Amino acid sequence: MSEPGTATGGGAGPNEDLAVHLDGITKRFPGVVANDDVDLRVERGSVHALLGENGAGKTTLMNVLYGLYEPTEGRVLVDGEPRQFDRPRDAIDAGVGMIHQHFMLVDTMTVAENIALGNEPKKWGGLAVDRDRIEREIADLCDRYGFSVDPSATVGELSVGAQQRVEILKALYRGADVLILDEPTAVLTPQEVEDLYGVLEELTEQGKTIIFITHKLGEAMHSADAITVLRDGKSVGTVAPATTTREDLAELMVGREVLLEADSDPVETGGAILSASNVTVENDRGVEVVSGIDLEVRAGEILGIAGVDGNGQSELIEAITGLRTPDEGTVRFDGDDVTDWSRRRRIDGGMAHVPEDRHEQGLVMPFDLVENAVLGSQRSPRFAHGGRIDWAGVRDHAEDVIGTYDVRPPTADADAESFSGGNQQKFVVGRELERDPDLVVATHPTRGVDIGSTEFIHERLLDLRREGKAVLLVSSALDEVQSLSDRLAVIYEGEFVDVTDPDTITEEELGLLMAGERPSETTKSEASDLVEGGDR
Ligand SMILES: Nc1ncnc2c1ncn2[C@@H]1O[C@H](COP(=O)(O)OP(=O)(O)OP(=O)(O)O)[C@@H](O)[C@H]1O
Repeated sequence: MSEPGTATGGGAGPNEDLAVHLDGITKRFPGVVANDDVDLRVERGSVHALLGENGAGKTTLMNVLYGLYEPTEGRVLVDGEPRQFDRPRDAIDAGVGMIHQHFMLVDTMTVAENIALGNEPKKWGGLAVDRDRIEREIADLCDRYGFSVDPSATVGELSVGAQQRVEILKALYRGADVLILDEPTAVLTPQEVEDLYGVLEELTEQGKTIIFITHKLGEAMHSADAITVLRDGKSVGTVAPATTTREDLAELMVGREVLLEADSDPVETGGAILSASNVTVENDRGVEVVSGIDLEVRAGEILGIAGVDGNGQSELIEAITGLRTPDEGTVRFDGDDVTDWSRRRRIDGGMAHVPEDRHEQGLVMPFDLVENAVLGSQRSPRFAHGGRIDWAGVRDHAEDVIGTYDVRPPTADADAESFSGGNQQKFVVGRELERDPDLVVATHPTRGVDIGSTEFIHERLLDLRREGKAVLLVSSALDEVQSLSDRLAVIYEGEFVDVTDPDTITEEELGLLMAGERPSETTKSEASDLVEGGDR
């Protein structure tokens, strides 16, 4: 690998051009060195990406800068001045704002109310003049940075991308000059990602400094002026995108060469393992969100579902995995009509499910990984003997998953909540894929997972397919569904607008289908052959 160019200056003394300088930061937790003598220099008016594998220490380092953690050693300098931040309020007062991955907005309140929340001394509604002033100030901010956000709109009715802009506005309203964004694209659609890049450009043009956490190489290469790579808590280099390649960056991040494309060889398919016909689901408010979907997944194939979040894929998967009963239609699994079967019965029957939300459906956060390893299998003969759980067996299983899926730190005794997001995800994926299932239903299996582990999870999914298992894969990561799937269904407003061959469709065409564009008649007739699982 060629030696990457250095993007930001070296030198030991204070540097006025640096908006942020983290100088020799070490942060220790009991038994873990999360940051080990990290030096980070961020130039004013730049976009600086912090890239690293799961558990590399990115979030911890930013939490130090934002006053959530006190460093064990080292100094935080903002605008060349050493600072001590005992709480986020101190960081905000010094002009540092943070936009978390899980937005901290109240859905039922307006944009202006959310922005004012916690920042205005008067109770909202107490003084009409405050409301006017605040809305005016927010509108001014929107004008200045070219944001199209209506201050009087209710937050819950906004798209995810717009909600993220509200979070950015909130930080700007509080006077942030440095904005830290934690994996800002994880929840965005491809179009929203493009919009975000535009926002970042506008902000830096106006002198703001951006630090964003990511483990996506493409994203760092595309939008950052400088990229600092963390590995095992240490900074292993700062590079400029122009002087490096994706491959070099991947190697710097992971410490070994990484395959950037999953290779899916043709596999002979067998009979249908899962079939759904005319599945129709109404959501909790009685609105039809899945409208008569038919699908079939055969042994030895991966059927991908691509779509912008919120187009019915979550409810479809819930109907398939037993988290909800469809209002119409049938689901058949391994020859049985399972439409009315409980989730547990489906799991016992050989269905594995990597859920969309690891917090809500995948893990019990205050439980350790041994307890989490048995979730869903408490009554299976593998772990339950004579009505009692074989805890020694469960522990072995937890340790196997931890080892195989490289969960870090490799301990089964820590509570799920003490692991980084990506490591939690690896554990859930490992637990589900190692159930020896006939069918894997995997929703965003690599969300929040770094490149090395993503490669491993992709390989495991392809192994399962080679072993003749069926895989239903839902993902908003287009490269993932495209490279892994044998057939690709595009969902829009509760219907499949197309079922296509992922090898022949371009990413642009896929983007258009996901936005609701219907395929041309010829493509459609070719596609209908594929709905029934025709050979490729
Ligand atoms: N509050 C905590 N208590 C104990 N250990 C922690 C705590 N917070 C983080 N760690 C540990 O510190 C290390 C770094 O975690 P951190 O969340 O900073 O990683 P990350 O690079 O942001 O990972 P990811 O991409 O998965 O979010 C991990 O080993 C994690 O388990």
